[in-house]
Amino acid sequence: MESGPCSRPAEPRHCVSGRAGAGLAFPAFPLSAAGAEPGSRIGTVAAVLPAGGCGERMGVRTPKQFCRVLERPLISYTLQAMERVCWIKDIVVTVTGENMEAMRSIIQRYGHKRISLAEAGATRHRSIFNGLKALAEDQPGCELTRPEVVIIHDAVRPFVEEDILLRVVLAAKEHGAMISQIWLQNKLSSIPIEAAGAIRPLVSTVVSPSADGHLDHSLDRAKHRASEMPQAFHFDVIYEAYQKCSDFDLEFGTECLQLALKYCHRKAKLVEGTPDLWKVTYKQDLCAAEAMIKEKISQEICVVVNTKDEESVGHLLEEVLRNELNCIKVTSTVLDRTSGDIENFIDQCYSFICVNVVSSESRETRKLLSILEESSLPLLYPVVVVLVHCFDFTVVPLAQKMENLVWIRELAKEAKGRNVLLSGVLLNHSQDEQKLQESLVQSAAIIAALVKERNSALVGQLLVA
Ligand SMILES: Nc1ccn([C@@H]2O[C@H](COP(=O)(O)OP(=O)(O)OP(=O)(O)O)[C@@H](O)[C@H]2O)c(=O)n1
Ligand SMILES: O=C(CO)[C@H](O)[C@H](O)COP(=O)(O)O
Repeated sequence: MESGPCSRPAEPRHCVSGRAGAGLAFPAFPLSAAGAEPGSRIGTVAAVLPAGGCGERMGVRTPKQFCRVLERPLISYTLQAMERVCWIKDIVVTVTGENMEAMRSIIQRYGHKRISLAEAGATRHRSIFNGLKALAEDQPGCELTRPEVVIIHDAVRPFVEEDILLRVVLAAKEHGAMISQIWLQNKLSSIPIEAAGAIRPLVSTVVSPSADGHLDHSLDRAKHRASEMPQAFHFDVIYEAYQKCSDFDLEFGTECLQLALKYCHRKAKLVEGTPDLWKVTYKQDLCAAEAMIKEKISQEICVVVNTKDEESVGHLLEEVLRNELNCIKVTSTVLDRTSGDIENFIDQCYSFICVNVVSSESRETRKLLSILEESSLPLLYPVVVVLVHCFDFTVVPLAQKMENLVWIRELAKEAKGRNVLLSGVLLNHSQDEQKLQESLVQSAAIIAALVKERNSALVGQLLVA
């Protein structure tokens, strides 16, 4: 077992719930959503992420957790989602020996924090067991703390949110605490709950085939649920269950909650999960994951204008963008030669529209590009930058303007290497009110497509609105 090296934070400013890695438990936040008493505290929480599979059902050579989604390995998204949750102290990822080096370089490149690596096993259960052993403090040289609660989450479920993690942890913890108290008083003869897992309604009906391939019986869909991840357990309970379980369980079992029930008599609380908890399994799931990530990072665009003039075409474009793209949040800033300081508002926005109103120089855009280069945004997701040039098509011929702007290709090529997708839009700043309006609306449509698609084939292109 080893600690992952870290050189820079993946998302230093975006810790969801407080001090990163504090390890102390509980945040003063959505406890009410989870139905817990305010101020409730639990001990340390750790997570085990099995990532030692070969992804047979995906049918590609690369194990699916290392497949690239928007140029970044899938597992990096899951790690990002877990490490954003500040009250998870340690994250143990189990990886096969042959992928250990690749995993280490992913941790290094994307600056993942609080990650330790353990050797995966031949089956998912064996991998999880190895992760738990790494946390149990009974391994020589182990530097991890034995947690009170452990979350188990598949490395190939990248969209896990803090809310569901909190709900399963609290369900395992709160029910465990409450019921074992009653248990101690000998007032309860039922099974204590110290485990919880996310569930979803079944999409298809489950049928049981007979040996000759005919329908034997079907299950009542309304009475059954799909078991998803994350799941949470009192560490001692699940560790004991894994220590007691049979080789058959380790080889063929698929349900950790079942192990807690069978070997430790802990009945899991089932918690309704969100639809995005599904497990990336088949090739098309990678496309679905990519579409979901694109949608997530296209919720906001920032319009950067190089004039303070409120009447300028830049501000008109901003207005049209607001009206036409009403599902996208539009923020704006002014970037001029003296006070062009945009570091302050670069935060979680991955799309920038740079409107060149006063000249066709690229000074401001170059400044924006260098600020982006220094930030961690393009490391995590491709950032779209659209350079809008405003001029009257009847005064300057299009061909001439395009020739003048040929430098955008070189600039875009450089930026592409840093995961910034730069393209240009030519806006007809016509004196004719109607023509101007048409070009503004067309520009908004092109910008929306560039932002939503993040299509690298359009990098360096000049598009005419
Ligand atoms: N020996 C194994 C097998 C699976 N897993 C992990 O368990 C999670 C869920 O398993 P699954 O979706 O079945 O992954 P694979 O076994 O890789 O896929 P397949 O069954 O298609 O081969 C994945 O993160 C996978 O990497 C693991 O850690 N060790
Ligand atoms: O379904 C599950 C819920 O318990 C597990 O997440 C797990 O993914 C099942 O593993 P496998 O696909 O390898 O059988």
